[in-house]
Amino acid sequence: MTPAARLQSAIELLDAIIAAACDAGPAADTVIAGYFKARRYAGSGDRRAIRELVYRAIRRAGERPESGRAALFGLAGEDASVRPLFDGSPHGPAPIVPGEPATPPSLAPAWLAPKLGHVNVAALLERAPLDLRVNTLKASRDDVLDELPGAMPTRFAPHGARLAEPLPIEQHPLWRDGAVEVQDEGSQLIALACRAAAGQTIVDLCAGAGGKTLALAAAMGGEGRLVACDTDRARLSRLPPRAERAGATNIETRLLDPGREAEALGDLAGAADCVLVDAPCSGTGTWRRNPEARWRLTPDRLARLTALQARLVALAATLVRPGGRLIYAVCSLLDEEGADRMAAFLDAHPDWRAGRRFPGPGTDRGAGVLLSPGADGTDGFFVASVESPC
Ligand SMILES: C[S@@+](CC[C@H](N)C(=O)[O-])C[C@H]1O[C@@H](n2cnc3c(N)ncnc32)[C@H](O)[C@@H]1O
Repeated sequence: MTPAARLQSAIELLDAIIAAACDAGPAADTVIAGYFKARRYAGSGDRRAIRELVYRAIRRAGERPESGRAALFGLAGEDASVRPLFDGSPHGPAPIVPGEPATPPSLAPAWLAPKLGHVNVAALLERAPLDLRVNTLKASRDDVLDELPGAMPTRFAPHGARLAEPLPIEQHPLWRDGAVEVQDEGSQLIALACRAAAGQTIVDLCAGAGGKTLALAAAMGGEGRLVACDTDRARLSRLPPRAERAGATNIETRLLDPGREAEALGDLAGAADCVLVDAPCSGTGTWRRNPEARWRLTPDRLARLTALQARLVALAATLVRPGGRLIYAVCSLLDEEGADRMAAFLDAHPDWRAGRRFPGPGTDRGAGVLLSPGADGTDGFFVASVESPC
């Protein structure tokens, strides 16, 4: 493909990504994968170059661009090599006409920016590293570091390895044998905040496909009861094969009915040593992996998420045994979803108290801790531990 044809492809892809963001459609990575599947003629160099253009245009646009063309014309204002590619050649984009709109550079949507004043937002838009969690049921971190040249121990998480270069890890024997999982260091730290131990009863209320459940199972050494719940059948169904690969035998999955979660959890009322609520959230802490997520969030959606978070944390509290712990986490850096949520919980539950902070990284925020790419080199999270009265 000519450089101009690559630019035209990037414009088309951005149009599709913008439309997906408006209609709650698939993430940018999924849109890009589908686009190339239908265009086998694009070689690996073409794909890399197009992807690079697309992500550069996404990262520099805090507000949703009006079109892919406006997004790339905006990028052309900062990169002199892009502008000449609007050349009207057979597969290239039409020449720029005077007065054509260009998306201005910004880090975050105007309505969200003031809510992120306490965060280094630019760091949220840098490239994310690839972190692995070593599954201690199957291997030690030293074994894994020996087999992955250039991998380094993560700074804070004791079972983490950070890769020097991206790697198709799912083709590696270490992954196929269940010795490693892909998991950001921040997620590993949240699972560690649960202080899971053999013999405990732990509920992972929003388990998804089980990223943190598997870390909890490893910390429990396969002994005790670990109940993984979610309302999303497709996500939860990905957990059993992952658990099998990891050699985790003490996980029970429970599909919940939205709005009727408590009915499926009656037998666990007051029974859990620890309940993890890794709540659905805006994902502002993971913009470096999904920068187009900035275009999806609206004030209405944020309000719906905080209401759901409040409901889930109140439900989780009913499952904790006297003297047990509730760990609340969101991959968001917004106080509405983090510190404010926990403050509201503690107001409504005056006999509960803030629990132990995990040692090491993070910045104290209300009753919890913020992890962030700028300060800690992890994805962004808020995490708090609260303890029920004895
Ligand atoms: C942040 S994700 C969880 C990620 C997962 N813990 C991990 O480590 O990979 C939040 C999850 O909450 C689930 N969820 C949404 N509404 C829920 C509800 N009412 N009850 C339980 N889970 C819910 C979503 O389906 C989603 O999988």
